[in-house]
Amino acid sequence: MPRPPRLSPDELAAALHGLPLWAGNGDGIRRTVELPTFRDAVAAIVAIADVAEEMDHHPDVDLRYRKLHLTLVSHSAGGVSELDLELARRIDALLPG
Ligand SMILES: C[C@H](O)[C@H](O)[C@H]1CNC2=NC(N)=NC(=O)C2=N1
Repeated sequence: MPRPPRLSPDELAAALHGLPLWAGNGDGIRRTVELPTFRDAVAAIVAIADVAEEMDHHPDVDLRYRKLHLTLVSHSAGGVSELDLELARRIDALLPG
């Protein structure tokens, strides 16, 4: 299946209104979340991995103790695409608000 193209700056700004926990620009969209324990944070990464594998679209993940930093970018599109927005929505459904 063809992968969607990168969003224009205006499209991205509009989309971020619907994703208030995410911020970003053409380089990627980012969310940080703090989990109760280190193990909870690792479990969150595993749950995100299941979604990423199902979508064949993978986040950049940086875990610092209980703080999980996620960056979504479509490497093949050279920017943020509809796939990143979909992955962000699915990650939000998994994580505490
Ligand atoms: C072959 C495979 O579909 C590609 O390598 C996929 C895998 N996951 C990916 N994830 C992300 N975030 N960007 C990509 O360009 C990408 N490419």
